[in-house]
Formats: sequence, structure tokens, C-alpha cells
Amino acid sequence: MEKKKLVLIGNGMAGVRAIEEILKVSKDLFDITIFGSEPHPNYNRILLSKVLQGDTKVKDITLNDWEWYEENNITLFTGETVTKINPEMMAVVSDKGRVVPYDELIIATGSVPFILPLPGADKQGVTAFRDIKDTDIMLEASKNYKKAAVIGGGLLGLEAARGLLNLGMDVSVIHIAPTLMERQLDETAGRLLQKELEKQGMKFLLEAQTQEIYGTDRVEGLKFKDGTQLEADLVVMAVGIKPNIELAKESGIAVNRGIIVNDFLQTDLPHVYSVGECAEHNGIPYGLVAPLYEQAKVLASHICGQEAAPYQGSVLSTQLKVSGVEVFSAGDFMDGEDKKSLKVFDEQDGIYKKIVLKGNKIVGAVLFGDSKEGNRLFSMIKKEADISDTEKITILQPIGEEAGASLVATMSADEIICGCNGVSKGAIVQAIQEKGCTSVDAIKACTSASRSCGGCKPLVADVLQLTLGSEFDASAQKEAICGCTTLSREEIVDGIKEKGLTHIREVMNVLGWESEEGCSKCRPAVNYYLGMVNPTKYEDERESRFVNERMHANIQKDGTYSVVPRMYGGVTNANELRRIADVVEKYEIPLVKVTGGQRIDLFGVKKDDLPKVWQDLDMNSGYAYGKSLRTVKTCVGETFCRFGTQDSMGLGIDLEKKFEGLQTPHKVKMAVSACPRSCAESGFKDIGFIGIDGGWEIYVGGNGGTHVRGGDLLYKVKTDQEAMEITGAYLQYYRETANYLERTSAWIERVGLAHVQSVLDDKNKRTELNARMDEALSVYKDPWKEIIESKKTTKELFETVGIS
Ligand SMILES: Cc1cc2nc3c(=O)[nH]c(=O)nc-3n(C[C@H](O)[C@H](O)[C@H](O)COP(=O)(O)OP(=O)(O)OC[C@H]3O[C@@H](n4cnc5c(N)ncnc54)[C@H](O)[C@@H]3O)c2cc1C
Ligand SMILES: NC(=O)c1ccc[n+]([C@@H]2O[C@H](COP(=O)([O-])OP(=O)(O)OC[C@H]3O[C@@H](n4cnc5c(N)ncnc54)[C@H](O)[C@@H]3O)[C@@H](O)[C@H]2O)c1
Ligand code: SF4
Ligand code: FES
Repeated sequence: MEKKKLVLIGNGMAGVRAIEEILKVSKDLFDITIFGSEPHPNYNRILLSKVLQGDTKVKDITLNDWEWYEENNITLFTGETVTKINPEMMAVVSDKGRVVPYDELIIATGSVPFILPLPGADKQGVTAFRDIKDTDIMLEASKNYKKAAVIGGGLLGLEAARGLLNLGMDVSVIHIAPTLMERQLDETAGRLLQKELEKQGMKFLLEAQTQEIYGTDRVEGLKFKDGTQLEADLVVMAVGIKPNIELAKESGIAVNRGIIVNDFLQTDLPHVYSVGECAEHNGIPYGLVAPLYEQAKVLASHICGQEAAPYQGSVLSTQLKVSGVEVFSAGDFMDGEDKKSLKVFDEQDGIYKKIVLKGNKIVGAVLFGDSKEGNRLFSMIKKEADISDTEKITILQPIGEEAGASLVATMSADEIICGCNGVSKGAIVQAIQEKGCTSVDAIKACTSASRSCGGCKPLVADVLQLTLGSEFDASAQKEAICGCTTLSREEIVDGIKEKGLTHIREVMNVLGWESEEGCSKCRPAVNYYLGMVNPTKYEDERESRFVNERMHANIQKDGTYSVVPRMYGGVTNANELRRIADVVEKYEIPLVKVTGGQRIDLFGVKKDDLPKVWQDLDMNSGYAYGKSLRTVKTCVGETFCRFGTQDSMGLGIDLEKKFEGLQTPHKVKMAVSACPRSCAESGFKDIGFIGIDGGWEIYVGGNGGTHVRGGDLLYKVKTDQEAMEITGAYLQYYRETANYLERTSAWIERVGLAHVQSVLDDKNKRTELNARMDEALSVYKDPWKEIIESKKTTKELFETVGIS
């Protein structure tokens, strides 16, 4: 049988996915020709955010490489735009004059970014964020310019802004609405998001209307309707998209906002389909890949003559791809007359959860700070699950434990793990059991799960863990530490050890970094690994540290700092309190606050005053900013309390004195309580001690922050000396094997409590670990004292660094 001629206009995510689905049905039905205006093979547009953020490289986001087109006998014309569809001739014409006939045609021309028609919008340095070319413009600009303005505080604008921050730019987001991401979040979540992003260094101008982009040839800044202005030498417009319909419209195809399609993705012109962001189904043009991939599947079945269930529209869910921020939104998330909402708001930890109910059905959800329940809620929304028999508040509570593996264990087979590609837990389990998949990459190849935004990778790994048990080696799932290198943490640490590397630049040169300068993700990590491997020889590279660590104080939203002096075990005395009071008065410090870690925080210290404040306090740094030991909280214990069986303050002070200043992959908090009443909350700390008759129980991996986790019992010991010895070995093992920025709670989940116990059970190993710990501790010097002693550092730090 002669093959029919199929032409696809648009070599993007939706169109090529439709071709993939067609090839799955049959490779013999069509002779396929694809036109793409961009000069690249089909790539993952979603990951451009990750390219900008330094997590991956353009060359690694290709979805279908040139060979794929060849292997499937597809004729591909890249860098060539179709300018005309001739329905009578059933042919398309390109800008190069090429005429290609079709029996079936798919229009998948995507969207074009909306560019505000402002005076000056055509100046150099003004760009959209849609494709590789735009991404390159931003990457280049960041090398020569400092000030970036992003217009639009939606998903795209915020992901762009995070990328530009990572590239070392000073970033302001100009947003027209009073709260961020108002199309996905309600006011509370929008404000929480703003707060979190401000902490990351983003600045915001809300309810701001840009009137003009000024400058000579290149942009120099923005003018707003209220007469104010903002300097900027890069402007990114991220104010939404418009379906790209011009070609279809000119060809007489019915269009509205998008190209109008029916439930089988057919336009009103015979043999012409449309799919993706350019298509409008039931009045809706979609702007996320999940619905577009659903459409692609229906289109493929229909065009191949198979019986297909009609496309009936999609419920949407979104997640923001900014590290350190968990935001999830799905369905109809706003309260309304016919809708009631259920909310949980933990203001202290910045966690907000809301579900919206219409009668007995969940129709929408917003999660901020903890989005683990997102998939489950999304499944309920999609299924229009009836919750009349459920205690409503329990819907917002995590099912099972916090651990990922137990969360997927509670999911039913039809629950979706990969939202972008609509892959269920059952499909992944089937791929493992029937197709022998044993890694996340194999699952990706088999099912497409994790092939788009990549956000579901941890859940896919959890399903592997759950299904394969001990056969699944999570640590063998190699993951590069960032987009500047293909190397994992283990490979970098091994490289440092084997090749005797001593500087960040040397690591990057010798281990073949792809970017000369590295990025804000790998530089601090390599800095840590070098110090961990060679504690006595390595000189910390201050420039590679985050601003708080460079300044040894926490920057606040108004540009002032907060300062926390060390108070061992939360115990203080009249002299220290007097010095603190004097400092507060002398430097007119506006806020003095007792912290949850049992010490005193001085807020609102001016940058210039920092060295003098530290000098006058004459106390060690509390490291409230550092990836190091923060606090050792203690209860009063046997000294004063009638229930106390141990000297909790004594052990707490010894621990804090011994381990202060220790550099760790992430912050470490401890607590010591002298009896199981645990007044110091020992069960929720990285390491917690609970006094029992005749000794201590040591709990590890606890966390009281965003991801609440109760600690696991590591050991029972009899004496304070044993407690110190186990702590030293445990912490050193964490230092040596955790990824940079991995809290002990996540680390213990990854490596397993039993494994850590088996290491620490070995007395020789314990001794060796403690010896290496002692070496690391031997170089500790209080950072405040060091700065005060060095006029040069004081000058450098306070005249060149920081936001003033
Ligand atoms: C930075 C960024 C991050 C994103 N993140 C996410 C995310 O996390 N999750 C999510 O679901 N979605 C995300 N999206 C949206 C997602 O990328 C799009 O929904 C998806 O790419 C749309 O696919 P499409 O094929 O319809 O359009 P496109 O991928 O835009 O493809 C259309 C292609 O057609 C070409 N073309 C147009 N006209 C012609 C013509 N006449 N002739 C030849 N070729 C033509 C275009 O050049 C383009 O290459 C993101 C988008 C961006 C820009
Ligand atoms: N993580 C993700 O899922 C993700 C990431 C990036 C992009 N995308 C998709 O890409 C597309 C484009 O994203 P987007 O964020 O540009 O679109 P959007 O429509 O979601 O957001 C645009 C934002 O710009 C604001 N805005 C509009 N006019 C403005 C003006 N004059 N000044 C300041 N702000 C203004 C709007 O209030 C809105 O919040 C969307 O379809 C989006 O879903 C998704
Ligand atoms: S933990 Fe026990 S010993 Fe410590 S203060 Fe509380 S009740 Fe007293
Ligand atoms: S959820 Fe986006 S790739 Fe799986």
C-alpha cells in the first residue's frame, strides 16, 4: 500500500509528540515531512528555564536528535518557515519557495510571546523568553551587564528571574497585579511566594504599569505610569503568549483566539489537523504540555484511522521550577459563590494548603511550602472524586509517612506520577516488572515519565525503590551536580582526592567543566567538597559563598542584617546580656528577638556597623547564616527539673563547644532533653538526645521545618563521652557522603538508617571518622574575630560586597 503524505508545520513539543504517537501506531502509514522555523531539532522548551538557571546545557535538552528523524525516514526542513497553505492543491509552500504536497496536514505552530507595544520595545537588550535564541541573549547579557528587569510575575517571568539571579544579575520583577502568579495562586499563596523569592534576592514592583523603555540604542531603564523609573540594561518580557494562528487564518481556516479544532483535533478544513498551543478546543487554547500531549495522542489515533476516545479538554496543574520553592496549583483554585474552600496555614513555617470544594467534589487546590500531596489532590480533581464520606481536613494531611517511598506506597495504581506526560504509578510499575526497567532513565525511555519538566524524577525513583526494594541502588542513579558538568558529587569528590586538586578553578579545569566560571550551584558545592577533603590545607573561597555566609550575618529584606551571637546550650549570663544591651543601644538596633534555637537575634543592623557590633559583643558567631552547626537547644535537666535524669545543659554546651564552626553540607541543629518529655524537642532535630535512666537515646534525621520528620533512634549510649563519640562519627559520615545542601533528614532517607548504623557499628571506622572530624575542627577560628583582625577583609567585605 502506498504511504500517504503527512506534513507537520512546527517542529516543536506538541507537533513532534503527535508524530511520535503516530509512529507508535504504525511506521508504515505515512511519508512524513516536518518544517520548523528554528534551526534546531525538536527540543524541550520547558528546560530553557533550567538552562538559564545553570542546571543544564542547551545541548542536553534535545528531545529528538537528527538521527531520530533519519531513522524514522522523516524529511526535516529546519530554519524554514511555511508561509502558505494551499487547500486546493493540498500543498504547503515555504519561505524558501519549497512546495510540498500533503494528504494529511498538522498545524502545530505553537505560540508567540506577547510583546507589550511600548515605546522603546525594539531597543537592544529587550527580549522575550521563548526559545534558544532568547536564552542565549540573556546568557550573553549577563556577562556584560548587571541590572535586569523582568516584566511579568507569572510562571515564565519568575523562572527567568531566578535564572538571571543565578547568573549574578540584580533582578527586579515588574508585575501588573497586586500578587504574583495570580493566574495560578490565590492572594495568600502569591504573597508567601513573594516573601520566599525576596529571600532569594529577587526584588518586586507590584501593581506597576510600564509606560516606556528608555535608552539610546540599548535599553537603559523603564519608566512607569506613576512617574517613577528603574534602571535596567536587560529587559525580559514575560507577559503571556498568543497562539500562532496567522498562517491558518490566511489560509481560510476558522480561528478564534486559536485555531478552532473539534474533539479529534480536526480544523474546519478537510485533512487539516491542529495540535498544541496554537489550537483552541472548546474555547480554550492550552499553554502547558500535559494537555497538548493528551491532544497529540487523540490526534494520532484518529489520523491513523484507529478508534479513539474524543479529546474532552484537560484539567491543569502547574508547578514553578525554581529551586527552594514548592508551589503547586491545580484546577479551579479560587473561592467563589458556589465554591467553598478548606485551608491550612502554618505561618511559622510558611506552609499553606488549600482545596476548593464544589458540593462534595474537589475542584481545585493550591499548595505552598509543601507540595508533596499535589499528585494525590490532582488525581482527585481529575477524577472528580466524591469526598462526602471523608473527614474533610484529613484530605490536606499527608497519607503515610513523609518519606517519598511511603508516599508512593499509599498511591493507587491509577494515580498520576508524571503530570506532564500523564504516566500513572501503575504504568511505571508495569515498565519495571514487565520491561525490566531499573533506572529513572530507563523509565523515561519506556514511558516518557520525567521526560518534560523533570519535576517527577524523585517520585519515579521512589516507585523504583518501592518495586525493586534492595535491588534498586539509588546512589547509582548518577546525577550531575549542575549544568556546568556531567559529573556527580561522588565523581567530583573522588577526582579531588585522586588528583590532589586544591582550588575551585583547578577542579573545573582538570575535571573538564563545560562553563569556565561555574555557576551559583556548583561553586559553593565545590568549595565545600574541597574544604571537606582537605580541611587543613584548603583556603575557603569567600566569593563562592552565598551572601549571608560572606557577611557572616543574615541579610534582611530592607538590606540591613541580623546578627546572632553564640549562646552555648542556650545558656547565658549577666555579662553577655549586658554587652548585648549596650550594643543594642549604641547601634540603635531596632529589634531584639529570642529565637526558637534559644538565643538572641539582633535585627536591623546596618552593614557598616557590623564589624563594630561584633567587636563590642565580644562573643563568637552563632553561625545563624551558615551551612554548619546552628544551635544546641537544651532543657534545664537534672540541674533544676524534678523529672530530669541527665545533665542536658552540660552535654549541650559540650556539644556546641566542640562542633561550633564545623562546615557541613547543610545547617545542622541539635537538642538535648534530660527525659522523654523532650522539652527541647529532641525528636525533630538533625541530632537529638533524650535522657533515659542510665544514659542517652540518640535520634537522628529529625526536621521541624518545611518537611517535618521525626528522628530515628540511632543508638542508646551510657555516657556523655560515648554520645560525643557517636555524634562525631555520625556528623563526619554525613559531611563525607551527603550532597551539598542536603539536610540530614533527606540524606538519611537516601542512604538508609541501617546503612549508617552498619558503618558506625564498626569501631575502627568510628575512630577514623572521629580522627578526620578532629582534623576538620582543628582549623576553626571564629569568623567575626578573623574579620575584625584583618583590616583588609573588613575593607573588602564592607566596601565591595552586598546590597546597600
Ligand atoms: C521557558 C519556558 C518554560 C516552560 N515551562 C513549562 C513547564 O514547566 N511545564 C509545561 O507544561 N509547560 C512549560 N512551558 C510551555 C511549553 O513549553 C509549551 O506549552 C510547549 O512547548 C508548546 O508546544 P507547541 O508544540 O505547541 O509549541 P512550540 O514548542 O512553541 O513549537 C512550535 C514550533 O513551531 C515553529 N513554527 C511556528 N510557525 C511555523 C511555520 N509557519 N513554519 C515552520 N515552523 C513554525 C516554531 O518556531 C516552534 O519551533 C514552558 C515554556 C517556556 C518558554
Ligand atoms: N512551570 C511552568 O509550568 C511554566 C513555566 C514557564 C512558562 N510556562 C507557560 O508558558 C506560557 C507563558 O508564561 P507567562 O508567565 O508569560 O504567562 P502567564 O499568562 O501565565 O503570566 C503572565 C503574567 O504577566 C502579567 N502581566 C501581564 N501584563 C503585564 C504588564 N503589562 N506588566 C507586568 N505584568 C504583566 C500577568 O498578570 C501574568 O501574571 C504560559 O502558558 C505558561 O503556562 C509554564
Ligand atoms: S525534658 Fe524532662 S528533664 Fe528536661 S525540662 Fe522537660 S521534663 Fe524536665
Ligand atoms: S511531571 Fe513534568 S516530566 Fe514528569
